[in-house]
Amino acid sequence: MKIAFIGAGSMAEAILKGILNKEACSPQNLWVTNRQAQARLESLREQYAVQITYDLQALLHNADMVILAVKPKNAEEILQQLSPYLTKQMFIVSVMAGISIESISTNLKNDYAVARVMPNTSASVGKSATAITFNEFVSQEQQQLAQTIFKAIGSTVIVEENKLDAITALSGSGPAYFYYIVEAMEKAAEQLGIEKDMARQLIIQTMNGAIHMLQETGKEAAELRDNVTSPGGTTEAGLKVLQEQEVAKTFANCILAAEKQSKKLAALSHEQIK
Ligand SMILES: NC(=O)C1=CN([C@@H]2O[C@H](COP(=O)(O)OP(=O)(O)OC[C@H]3O[C@@H](n4cnc5c(N)ncnc54)[C@H](O)[C@@H]3O)[C@@H](O)[C@H]2O)C=CC1
Ligand SMILES: O=C(O)[C@@H]1CCC=N1
Repeated sequence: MKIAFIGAGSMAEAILKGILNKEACSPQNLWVTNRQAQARLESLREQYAVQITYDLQALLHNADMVILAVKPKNAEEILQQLSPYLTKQMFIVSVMAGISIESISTNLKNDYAVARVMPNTSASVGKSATAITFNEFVSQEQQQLAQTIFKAIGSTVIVEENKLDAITALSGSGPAYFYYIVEAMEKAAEQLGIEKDMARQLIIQTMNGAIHMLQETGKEAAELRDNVTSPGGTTEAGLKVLQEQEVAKTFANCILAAEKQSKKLAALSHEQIK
């Protein structure tokens, strides 16, 4: 099986690293291109032994799956560039935020099998939460292939396309929200005089433990939070500040804003493409 990556940024690298870690495809069959940054392509070849090229014909020759991993603003340009080299049996898989299957198909001017996928960067350690949607031209075999590839980088859910903007906001962007919390906790630890490496270790293990509690107990987050919060204790004092500052509401607004932006990217791509 041959997979061609269009775009060699952080998402493409996260996916290809996950695929290689799970040996879901051999590096000889993973082909990658980008716009112009040759040094970046060479470093991917050195690190992962993947094939690199700027020759679109060579890149796409006999490709089973073509993964579109360029920024949404480059969608129109890339679809037009690829169009002459695509054949009907190729399976087009887009990870571009906000770009609808309809926009992709319209621009490719043909009834290709297309999947729209929303992974996240935890793919590079095999822990992506990936949502997938297919158009009507995707065969059972291709659906299976998509599941195999994206299960190699974490967990998958199959969804209706109209859920993808919300999922992009929730789990596509999601890792960034958690990193933001870690940054804030690290700053607080510094203010309190806790040595940096130790603070990092304590924070990571605390998050890891909380995640395992959620997974293994199956309890609601609110109940687990209650279990930490002794009346008149430290947690209560800390959480009071979060409540006063309406952090939960701010968080919800953060995710709603991300969803709105995903819809905006879709609208922009429609304008460009039509
Ligand atoms: N970074 C993330 O956490 C996630 C990103 N995505 C989506 O993945 C896509 C890629 O995101 P990143 O990897 O973060 O972006 P990036 O900016 O790191 O990489 C984009 C890549 O596209 C290449 N490119 C641009 N125009 C090109 C062209 N005409 N021909 C060939 N290559 C071209 C660039 O050279 C670069 O290698 C985006 O559409 C984004 O919405 C989806 C889920 C999560
Ligand atoms: O920020 C973005 O647009 C991409 C999509 C999801 C995560 N990163």
